[in-house]
Amino acid sequence: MARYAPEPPFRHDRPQRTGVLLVNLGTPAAPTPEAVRPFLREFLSDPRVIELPRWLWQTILHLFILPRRPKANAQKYASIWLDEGSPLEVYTERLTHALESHWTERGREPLVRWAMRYGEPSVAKVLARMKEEGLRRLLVVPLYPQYCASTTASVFDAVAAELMRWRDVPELRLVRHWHDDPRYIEALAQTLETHWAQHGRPDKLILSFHGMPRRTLELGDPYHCECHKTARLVAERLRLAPDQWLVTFQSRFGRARWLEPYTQPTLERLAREGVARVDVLCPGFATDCLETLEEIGMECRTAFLEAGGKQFHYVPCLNDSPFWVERFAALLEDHLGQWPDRTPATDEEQQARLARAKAMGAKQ
Ligand SMILES: C=CC1=C(C)c2cc3[nH]c(cc4nc(cc5[nH]c(cc1n2)c(C)c5CCC(=O)O)C(CCC(=O)O)=C4C)c(C)c3C=C
Ligand SMILES: [Fe+2]
Ligand SMILES: [Fe+2]
Repeated sequence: MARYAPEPPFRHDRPQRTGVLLVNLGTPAAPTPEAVRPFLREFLSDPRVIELPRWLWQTILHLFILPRRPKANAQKYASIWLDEGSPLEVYTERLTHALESHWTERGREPLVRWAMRYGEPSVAKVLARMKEEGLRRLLVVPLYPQYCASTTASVFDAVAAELMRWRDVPELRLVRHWHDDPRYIEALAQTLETHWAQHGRPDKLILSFHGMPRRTLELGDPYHCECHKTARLVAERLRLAPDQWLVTFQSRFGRARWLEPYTQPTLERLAREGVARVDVLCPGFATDCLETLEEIGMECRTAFLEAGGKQFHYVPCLNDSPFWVERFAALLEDHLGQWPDRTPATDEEQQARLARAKAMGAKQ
């Protein structure tokens, strides 16, 4: 089997570009069981996501999960679907364009593209397109503020799997996380302060992060610690007293023990204890999606109110808010460092060598 993909060779006669690739989790193409099933199959077959022996998990997945979950899930997706598509995709695209415009207005010209780890547009396809555009230096930006093997490292896997097929690989850098970057903390604080200026303050602020199996913490994944650090820094910045805020973990999947406390049971307990108003922010999600809009904004809201709570405010993710885009661009510029956005075609000597090779009829 040929090691390299049957693609045109790298175009040394073109300007060479720096690329910024934003990668989000992925989402179904439509809110239907037919579209949700292949998305879930791909997502839940990633060994970074489910750490069970392959034969065992594939049996469970095909016998118990794929026959039922897509149908129930499609209804949930339908309840949050936007005219332009799935919120996760719509906000990821808007964030990408906002960054691109931000840089264009300042005379910079990196290629700014987005891809999905699961589903479309895939990392492989977007990278192949960027290669055609002259990609020479690549900044990979998994859209997860906190590092987690299931998310961040899985994006790394997808990028590496594609680059393994290239003869001529680009310079490469991965943005590992930004959980404690002052610009991210400030943007989160600002989103809360803006909400509170309009609606007053809650009795309790809940900072809800996506859950993970508890075992991954015991195995050394830094995710849990990074979530807590983000939350502590936000609380410090807002001068919140210890009893005014709480970290919880949402979106539990399966029967194993996950990171605790769980978001929904905590909200129900607070309501029973007489907490009248909660505000929930999900700092671990770069963009709004099913897990924030439906699970928090709808399911958790209902659970809190039914348990006796009086007011539930869901505070949206940073998405493409201008005050975040500006700070995120600066954060990414730190990672781009001295890389130029565009450099002239490869030097004459290299071009002469390629011309000689061609003249000798060498296959590239
Ligand atoms: C074992 C399963 C899962 C792990 C581990 C997991 C980690 C994890 N996920 C996100 C971010 C998102 N997850 C989303 C949806 C989603 N997540 C799981 C399962 C695990 N996630 C499932 C099965 C689903 C699909 C919906 C459902 O069936 O409940 C999404 C939203 C996608 C969308 O289309 O809107 C995001 C985003 C993180 C950050 C994370 C680990 C830190
Ligand atoms: Fe998830
Ligand atoms: Fe969920």
